[in-house]
Amino acid sequence: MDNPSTTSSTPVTDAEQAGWQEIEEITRKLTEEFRIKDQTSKSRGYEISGMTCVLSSAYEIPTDNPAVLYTSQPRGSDYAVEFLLHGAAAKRELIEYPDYPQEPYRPSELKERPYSIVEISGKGLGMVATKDLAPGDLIVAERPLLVAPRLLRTLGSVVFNDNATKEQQEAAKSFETEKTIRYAYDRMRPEDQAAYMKLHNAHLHDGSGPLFGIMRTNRYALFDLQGETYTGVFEDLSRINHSCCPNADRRFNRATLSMQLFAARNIKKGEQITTSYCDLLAPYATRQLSLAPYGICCDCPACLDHVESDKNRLRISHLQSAVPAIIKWAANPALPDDLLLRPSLTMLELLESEGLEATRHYAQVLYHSMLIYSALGESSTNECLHFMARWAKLKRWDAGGSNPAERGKHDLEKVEIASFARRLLATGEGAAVVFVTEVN
Ligand SMILES: C[S@@+](CC[C@H](N)C(=O)[O-])C[C@H]1O[C@@H](n2cnc3c(N)ncnc32)[C@H](O)[C@@H]1O
Repeated sequence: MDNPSTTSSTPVTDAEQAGWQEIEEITRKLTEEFRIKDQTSKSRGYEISGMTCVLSSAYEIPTDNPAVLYTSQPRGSDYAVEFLLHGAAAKRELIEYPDYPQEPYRPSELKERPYSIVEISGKGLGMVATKDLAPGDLIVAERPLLVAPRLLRTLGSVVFNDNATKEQQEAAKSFETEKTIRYAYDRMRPEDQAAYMKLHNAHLHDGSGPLFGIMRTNRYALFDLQGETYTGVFEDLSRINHSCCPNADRRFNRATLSMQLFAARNIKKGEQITTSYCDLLAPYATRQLSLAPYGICCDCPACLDHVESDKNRLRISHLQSAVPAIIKWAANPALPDDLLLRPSLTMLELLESEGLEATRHYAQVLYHSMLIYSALGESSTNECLHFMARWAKLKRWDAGGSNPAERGKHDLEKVEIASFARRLLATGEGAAVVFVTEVN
């Protein structure tokens, strides 16, 4: 393999030189592991060109812009995440995030770990609740073992010879991808490497190398950097099996670099905790296609009765914000009180019967219901507070998104909404009713 120091016009630093030596060592190890007899890529139908420098353990943002950059974040943490990033601008965007870095709730810091990882018949390992959980309860907040872009660039660009066969091209891409991940893997703590290698690999027979196979089987999309989606592989969260009616939902919190998993509905002690690997509102046939690479033939209630479920999910997928309609209805007391309430409660029932409490649509309908009851005034205070609390409990895990004041907060939250009570409007008594609820 060419050393970039001979092709690059800029001087090569000691760190870069050390980085390339490591990559050469990785190539040698992989060549042995993949049982490749001839070490030169040329004889395997391709060449590497356009090599860009890879930095080793330096924490500072480099001034140049390497194609692939490796870093452990947060700096100096004993619970750091290994990152494979596409370029220095991605690293800058990662570490300049407001309030970054903060400590996540570590699994051990949850007073009582509410789950265990056990064998699930026909599904390998899975996560099971060890106590009853209510909607909005935090199950785990975990940092990934490894983060990488969904569409990986390899360390150098692969250029195929004219006579390279399709098989050679696939093998070359796989080999170079494996090498690119291997560099990150070799930087991980030994216990994290062991945890990574223990994860399930659904790509043993499609030419993927072991590290990429495990990555493809176990990664979740986390966030975007420089317009690219980054994904993460987790020790515990990657053990959660899929369901098209999942009982848990996940949110990635950028400030703490942790994925928060919370109950989306009541989960009984001993029940399996599930999440979704695909678009839940897509029809059955599309979901099956997305799940095929995992080797999953889903047997959830929605897949077993997919004709009925497809109709329901299509209807749910058309749900839009009803807020403009609620405002118009509230301001016109001539319209019946139950005009919007009935459709809203019917939609809620439909979402629950489909097991779609983990979707944003469910939170949206809780919010609509809360607004409608608030507009119905004092006689509906209890209903309004009821929906408000349910909505707020699920929504609090959205914190860490766009509102810096909310980021990293998990404790007691206070929610207030001002009602525009339509009955008071009708009698000309004004509309100032404030509902307040506390969520813990
Ligand atoms: C991310 S892993 C989940 C944990 C995995 N069961 C294990 O043993 O580590 C994904 C793999 O779990 C299995 N799996 C997940 N959900 C499943 C389901 N609903 N039905 C059958 N197998 C499932 C498949 O083998 C899939 O490739």
